[in-house]
Amino acid sequence: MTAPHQTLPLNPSTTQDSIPCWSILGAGSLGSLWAGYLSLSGYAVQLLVRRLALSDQTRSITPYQGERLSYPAQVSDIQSCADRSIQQLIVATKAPDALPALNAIRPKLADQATIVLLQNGMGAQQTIAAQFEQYAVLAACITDGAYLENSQHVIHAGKGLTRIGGLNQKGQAVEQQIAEQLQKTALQVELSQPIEQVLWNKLAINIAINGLTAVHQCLNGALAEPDKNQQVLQLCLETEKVMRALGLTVPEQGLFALANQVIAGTAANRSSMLQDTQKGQPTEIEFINGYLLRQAQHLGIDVPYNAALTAEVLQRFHQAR
Ligand SMILES: NC(=O)C1=CN([C@@H]2O[C@H](COP(=O)(O)OP(=O)(O)OC[C@H]3O[C@@H](n4cnc5c(N)ncnc54)[C@H](OP(=O)(O)O)[C@@H]3O)[C@@H](O)[C@H]2O)C=CC1
Ligand SMILES: CC(C)(CO)C(=O)C(=O)O
Repeated sequence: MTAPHQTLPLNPSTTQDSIPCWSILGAGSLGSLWAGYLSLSGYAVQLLVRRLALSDQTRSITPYQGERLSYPAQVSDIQSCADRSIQQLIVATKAPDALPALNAIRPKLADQATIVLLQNGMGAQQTIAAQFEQYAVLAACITDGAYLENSQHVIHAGKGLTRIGGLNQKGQAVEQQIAEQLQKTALQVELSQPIEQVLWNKLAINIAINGLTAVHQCLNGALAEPDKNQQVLQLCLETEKVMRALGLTVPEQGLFALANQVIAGTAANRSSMLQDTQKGQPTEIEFINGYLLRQAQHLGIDVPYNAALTAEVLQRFHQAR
């Protein structure tokens, strides 16, 4: 049953002048989730989309275990956004789209702009931090689950944690202030440094689970079956080798034990990569197993399981592109 539709007013204690504005690039699941929560907490929110639809201005969210709420958000196409007007930008595209989307919006960034990256995986964040070094660049590692019921309504399906930290010096200079803004929303947000280690810990889990669920077209829980679990083990051993060679800390219980905990805890999940393949969308494989592979090649470490898995996902699901 659909809960009654309510509208929450902007926080009356904030004035038009003092409301920080957030621009969100990409109005998919996570972009809409953050737009909803930021907007309901009194921030001015601008959602930036590629193609504007008439229905776009009406937006709603079902908060985690809550009731459906409407939220005010201005939806604009990128072209109509004024040059140098964006002060605080959240990039909520998939990993392969993040750099092209940011390049398209570059002229719209204010000189002192802050950029917060929400992508899964690794690689996009590092490239962007290097190519946008004059801006404050931060990365977030997110364990919430959200999906769009339709283009205007987002469901917060799984309550998680957002760890955030600056990727470059300018990002680190503002990370506290950005985390405090986000902590005023219903999202659970923690400042975490070094953020690279946090991103790697999540990457390691995605390396173990996502690609395999795509090639086997199975739920996360099926990876506990002995034949598939052997593949999880090999992927984890290769990841540990690369992490150690990079001077990163491998979680104390070992990646295989950790991956099996996540597999058990998310047994009924369709991983994000399985969902991408089922929707016929490009996957984030190049930013997950593919990223590990590139790091390993650089270090001269052999990672045959990750190499084979990356090749199989690319060959089976990216061929038509
Ligand atoms: N959803 C979730 O629960 C979670 C997602 N993540 C990660 O967050 C990231 C975003 O995921 P998610 O929200 O699910 O993805 P979605 O596919 O739902 O949303 C991505 C959005 O980006 C938009 N987009 C792509 N390129 C551009 C562009 N050039 N300009 C403007 N918009 C653009 C797409 O627009 P269009 O419709 O026009 O294609 C789409 O609406 C991924 O890296 C994902 O792994 C992490 C944790 C949880
Ligand atoms: C942890 C996991 C594998 C949960 O499904 C995930 O992050 C994803 O699907 O991308």
